[in-house]
This record gives sequence, structure tokens and C-alpha cells, in this order.
Amino acid sequence: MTTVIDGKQAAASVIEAVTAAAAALERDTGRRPGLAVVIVGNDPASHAYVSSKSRMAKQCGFKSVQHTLAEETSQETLMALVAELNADAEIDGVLVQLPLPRHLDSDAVIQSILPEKDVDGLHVVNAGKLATGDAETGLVSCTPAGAMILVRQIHGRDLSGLNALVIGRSNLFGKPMAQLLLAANATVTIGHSKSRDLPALARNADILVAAVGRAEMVKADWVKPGATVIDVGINRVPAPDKGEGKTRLVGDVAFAECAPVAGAISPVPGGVGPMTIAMLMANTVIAAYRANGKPAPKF
Ligand SMILES: Nc1nc2c(c(=O)[nH]1)N[C@@H](CN(C=O)c1ccc(C(=O)N[C@@H](CCC(=O)O)C(=O)O)cc1)CN2
Repeated sequence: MTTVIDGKQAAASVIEAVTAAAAALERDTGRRPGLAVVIVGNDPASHAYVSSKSRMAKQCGFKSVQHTLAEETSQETLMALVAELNADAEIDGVLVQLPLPRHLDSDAVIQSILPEKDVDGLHVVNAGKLATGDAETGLVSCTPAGAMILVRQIHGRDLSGLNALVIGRSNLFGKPMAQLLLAANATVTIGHSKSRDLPALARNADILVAAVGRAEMVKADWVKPGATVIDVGINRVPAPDKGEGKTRLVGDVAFAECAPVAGAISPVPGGVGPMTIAMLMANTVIAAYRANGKPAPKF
């Protein structure tokens, strides 16, 4: 029987623990964790994600600040805002929603966030700490951290002897996911658009993580029987059955055909997606504990 991994339930458990940790910090220090979320432009999906982040931060008992900037915002204005948030003692976490409009240099903006406030885990200092195994002082990118919690539900903390394939090599997901799997002792391969035979690599994987951004690309004959399949894709495709112009959300994995072959599989929606926001809250509470000189909770 295939296990369908419930990301909403896992996210709810993380949020419960974050809320308790935030309340304990406020009791001890009189300070609540503070999260600032910055969005530039008009992308409707990004606005929806940012609203969820701000709402969830409030629900967790944080000070929650949202900065909504116009599409034509200059690099200087955005960097000045990040500098202001870096200097704000009430703000523990700064997140700039991606993607930014094309005229802006995302990397320069992300690298200007103080590493200790980089709750997206994208600063080179945090990426470097992850790569060198420093889990104690760094911050890990939210989606891979969340995906790893789902993997742990199935396999526990030690992945010794298991082959893992991560399809995708982005800084936001593929690279940190591979590092987390490696740190848990898996034998890790990173596949991407230039890999010679992705289906063959996938068939060798006990843990198959798909983050390619191509709707339902992973087919049933890519999946090793009994494998754990983690789908990180978020693709909107036309859904004429729902009415003209309507869309539905699908992952990078063809769920209906892969589920019967897999041992465990995360759905889209309701799998990794909800974990992204939960882990952002976890990173913010971790940053707040550290800023107050207290040992940070683990998630
Ligand atoms: N600065 C960042 N930008 C972006 C990140 C990020 O981690 N940091 N990730 C994505 C978008 N994202 C959060 O920002 C995100 C994506 C998806 C979900 C989610 O809960 N998805 C639901 C479905 C939601 C829907 O119906 O559209 C699910 O999969 O169940 C949360 C957050 C890019 N930008």
C-alpha cells in the first residue's frame, strides 16, 4: 500500500512547535520573533505566497511586517530597504520573495541580507555552512528543509545505504536538498537538463526528489518499485474540465501513474508546498533565539 505523505499535517506540527517556541521566547525575554517579508511587483502567485507568510507569522505570535514595492522599484531602493531591516533590532528574519522583476539583480539583494537574518537560507554563508555540515549556526533553505522532514517520516534520520536522486540544481532547492540528503548519509546524485539518462538514474533511486519545473515529467517507469517520491514542482496547467481558462496545480511527477509504483509519495498540492511556509516560521524562531543568546529549538 502506497503512503501518501501529508504535508499539511507535517506543516501543522511544525507550526505548533514554532508557536510554542515563540511564546516561550516572549515569556523569557519580552521579545517576540520578528519577520519582514519584501515583495516587488505584481506577480499574483508571489502575492499569494507572501500573504500566506505574513498571515502565518502573525498566527505564530511573531511581529510580522510586509513591504510591498512597485514593479519599477530600483536596485538602490530595494537594497536600502534590506539595509534598514538588517539594522532593525525587532526584525530577526528578512525574506525577499522570488522571483524579482527582471531589471533587479536578485543575487546582490539576497547577499546583502545579514546571514543571521537570512531566513530563506540563500546567503553564501548559510549555503557554505550547510555544505560544510554546520547545522548549529546556519539557516537552511525552507523548501529543502521541509522536504527533508517528509523524507524523515518515511526513513528516519539515517539514510545509510539508500540512493537518492535530486532532479534540479537550483540554489533555492536542488543544491541544498542534495546537501541535506548527503548529511543524512544517503548516496546522492544530482540530475538536471544536461544529464544523459534521467529515467535510468531515477530507476536506481530509493529516494527520488523532483524539482525540475516541468509538469508531470516523472513517469511511472522512472520510479523504482517501493521508492519514496518527493514532488517539489508547482505547475499550473489548463483544466478545461473545470471551465474555460481554468487551471489546476500539478507537480513534476505524474502522480496518478507513479503512486501505485512508489512506496511513499508526496502529492501536489498538499505535500512539500505547505512545508515551505512552516520552515520559514521555524527559521525565524531559530534566528530570534540566537539573536537573544538562547539555544535554538530544533525542527
Ligand atoms: N524568497 C523565496 N521565494 C520563493 C520561495 C522561497 O522559498 N523563498 N519558494 C517559492 C514559492 N513559495 C514560497 O515563497 C511557495 C510555494 C508553494 C507553497 C504552497 O503552499 N503550495 C501549495 C499550493 C498553493 C496553491 O494552491 O498555489 C501546495 O503545494 O500545497 C508555498 C510557498 C518561490 N519563491
